[in-house]
Amino acid sequence: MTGRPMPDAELDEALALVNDHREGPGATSRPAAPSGAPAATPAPSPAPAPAPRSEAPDRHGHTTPWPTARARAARAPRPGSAVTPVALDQALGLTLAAPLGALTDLPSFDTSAMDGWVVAGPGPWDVRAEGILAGHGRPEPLTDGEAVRIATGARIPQDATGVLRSEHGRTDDSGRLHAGHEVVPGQDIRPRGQECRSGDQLLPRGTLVTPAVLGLAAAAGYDTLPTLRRPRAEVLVLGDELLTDGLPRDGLIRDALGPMLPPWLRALGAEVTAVRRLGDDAEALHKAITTSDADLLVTTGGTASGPVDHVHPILTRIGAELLVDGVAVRPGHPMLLARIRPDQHLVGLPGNPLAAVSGLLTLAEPLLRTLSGRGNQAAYTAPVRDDVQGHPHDTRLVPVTLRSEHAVPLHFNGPAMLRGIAAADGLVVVPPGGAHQEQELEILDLPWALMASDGGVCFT
Ligand SMILES: Nc1nc2c(c(=O)[nH]1)N[C@H]1C(S)=C(S)[C@@H](COP(=O)(O)OP(=O)(O)OC[C@H]3O[C@@H](n4cnc5c(N)ncnc54)[C@H](O)[C@@H]3O)O[C@H]1N2
Ligand code: MOO
Repeated sequence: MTGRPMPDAELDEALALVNDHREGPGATSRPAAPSGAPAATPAPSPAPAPAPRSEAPDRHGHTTPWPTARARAARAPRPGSAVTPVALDQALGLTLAAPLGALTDLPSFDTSAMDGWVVAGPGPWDVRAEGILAGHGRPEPLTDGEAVRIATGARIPQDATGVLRSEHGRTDDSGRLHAGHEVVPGQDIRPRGQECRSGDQLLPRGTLVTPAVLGLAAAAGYDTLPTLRRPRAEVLVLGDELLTDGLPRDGLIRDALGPMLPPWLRALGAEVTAVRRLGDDAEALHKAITTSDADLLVTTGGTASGPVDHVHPILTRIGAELLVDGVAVRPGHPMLLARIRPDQHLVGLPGNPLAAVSGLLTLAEPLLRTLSGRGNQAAYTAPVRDDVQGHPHDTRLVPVTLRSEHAVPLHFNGPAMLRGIAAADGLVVVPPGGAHQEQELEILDLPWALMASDGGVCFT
């Protein structure tokens, strides 16, 4: 989560704080307006809220608890092992396949930390005519009583005592240098190897390559980095009712998941090799699954038990092993995880768009994390600003914004809605039964802040 502050006026217009949402269980138990802000935008006038689906028996009667499902997804695949050396400018967002060892001492020579004079012995000093600049060869050694002009980053000559900063020294009429401050041995010298010695481990295997890692690797002498191949993901969008452009019409709706999932999967570390729109054609789905070489297949829709919900029957037909078949989480409880082959998995996302997000973060995120060779991300929490209504038995994932150190649930968090998540900083994990004001709850991050506008550079 980014924690970026949100101006009150914008919040009022763009975000509707949950106290009155209209689909599924409510998120807060009492009206809440941001302090000092205009009252929260009311949710659109509702049809009576449907009874929570909680009471409905699960289709299979064995949903997996949310934390168990995530843990199982993380354990499902073997961590990636294919190592590829990748040029530094191509390595952002990949994972280190081997520890990053220093190829040199850093700094690789004794270096001046300041502009001034490098001096030997006690002052005053005779100043050499020619100074020492950064990027030049080895300077002549100094003798006691000698000083030489030096630039930050330049090599320290042998037998130097320390560096006198320009603002602490003055030369007299005869050109001798006097110190306004004592120069103690080693003063303002960065000794060779101060940061690391050649061979020291700088970062462990499994580290995400961030801009800072690229900088460190370059400083330590790397032109390429040993990285793990990105896991390949393929998206199969199911549903005859989906349009790819224009306005919804004649009972058809726009496909919201085709545009949303590929960049999100990339943000989770995957290479998206294909997005296929298959309608509600069981044979097309069968063919797409059985001919794919992706590490992860992600289907959307067709997870429930309607007449054209083909995902379960096809998984049965191809002998896939269902590792998770329904999760005790709202929205998204029909999500599933199957092992097609030892090295190929399928995450079935429910068709309702926010339910699909829930499945993505519950199953695909931990699975891709393992495939990418990255370890568990430390969970973090934030206090909720208001009471949050829970589901009686299931975990709830609710879009939130971060405001004044608090997680504030957003309106429009129904399973079919994207309006809340599109304005959110993260999702708060509400335990069964709900949470009270100020209770610390786990936050699931959204990777937006770390994505380039072209969607190509993601490294969360
Ligand atoms: N008898 C039952 N019916 C349903 C149950 C249930 O337990 N018993 N669960 C409901 C829940 S919860 C969900 S979530 C959905 C899951 O349905 P499917 O995964 O089979 O998805 P579809 O039926 O294909 O679609 C559901 C809904 O989402 C819309 N959709 C689908 N794909 C997209 C897309 N790419 N972009 C935008 N919207 C999409 C679709 O039009 C439907 O409105 O099942 C409930 N039913
Ligand atoms: O709870 Mo579903 O999973 O409507 O979205």
